Amino acid sequence: MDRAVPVYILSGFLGSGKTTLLHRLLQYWKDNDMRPAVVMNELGEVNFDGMLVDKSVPMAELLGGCICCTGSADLSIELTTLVKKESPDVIVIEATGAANPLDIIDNVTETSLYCNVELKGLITVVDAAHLLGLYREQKGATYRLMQEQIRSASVLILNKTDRVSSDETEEVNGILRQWNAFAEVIPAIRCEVNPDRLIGGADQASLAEGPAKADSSARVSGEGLAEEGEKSDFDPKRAAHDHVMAYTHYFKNPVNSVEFEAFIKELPGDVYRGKGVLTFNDTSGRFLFQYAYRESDFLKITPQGEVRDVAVFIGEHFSSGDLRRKLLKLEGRGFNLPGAVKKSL
Ligand SMILES: Nc1nc2c(ncn2[C@@H]2O[C@H](COP(=O)(O)OP(=O)(O)OP(=O)(O)O)[C@@H](O)[C@H]2O)c(=O)[nH]1
Repeated sequence: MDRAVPVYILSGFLGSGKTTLLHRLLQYWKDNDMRPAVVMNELGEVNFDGMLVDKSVPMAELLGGCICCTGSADLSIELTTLVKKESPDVIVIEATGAANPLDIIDNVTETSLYCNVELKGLITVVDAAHLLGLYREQKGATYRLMQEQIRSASVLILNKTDRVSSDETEEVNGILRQWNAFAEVIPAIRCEVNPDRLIGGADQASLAEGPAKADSSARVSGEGLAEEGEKSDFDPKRAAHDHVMAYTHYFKNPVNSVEFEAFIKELPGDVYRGKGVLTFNDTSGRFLFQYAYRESDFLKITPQGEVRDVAVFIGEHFSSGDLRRKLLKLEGRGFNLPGAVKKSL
């Protein structure tokens, strides 16, 4: 029998740096003459992250919801098809930021019963500043989901350390150790880590044992698993999805770049992630924009094939109507056209 195709899951909350890491890993495998394949799962209807992946990399897309919501069948079908059609040397699954990785572990291990794949590691990327903020508040569904993502990991990347002080990096490191004593913690900026160390670490760690043991210690120490007065029988599936929503806006007209940047600056705190492809009426070319926790990036791109101007905003309980009105105004359009709102992803 052929060697099983190793599978790695990339987990981490929205905007923590999973796609940044994906690009590094793909480059590393290609430099080593390996053929990687990707399963990309997005909450929105559009795979912006996939647009930047080299077309030679086989990619399966699961859009418009979490793998755990759409059911195990979809992921199993995509994995099986990739293995049969593309014969990859390795497969990476990039989960959505709202996904509970335990469900994906279940799906992959189930698939390995009838398809020649083997789950090798679960790499969770953590936004240092975001986790620290939530840890200090010790509440909220996002906080509990992050805990679950951290506990399930076989390797942890403590990313965005440029956004915290060295003392704070130490503090977050301690939190990660407390929640998951088994995974190696690798501090990083823009996920700049030695992939050998990363994949080696992921291979060595035990996916079955690590999370379960760390889990029990965190539960005993009561590290914010339940807010005061809240039921303590934590249901990760509910916590993962019930509070997250996405609004997709399809643009008909180009917008002014300065006005759009002002709009981004004024986004409510409940919108923690934005991505899109835009045409501006005051600059040439098209741009991929990224927004995560008050930081935004604009990258000039030439999309392959037909790609509409579209933006997705992801967050908790924000007013999609308000965003729509503002964006329509930027476009110089009326207010009566509905966008696509998806609740409870
Ligand atoms: N300041 C800072 N920004 C970073 C770092 N790593 C990634 N970013 C930026 O953070 C934004 C989100 O990064 P992604 O890699 O797309 O995050 P993601 O986890 O794939 O996001 P989702 O797919 O939406 O969950 C991008 O604008 C990145 O350029 C870092 O270490 N420091």
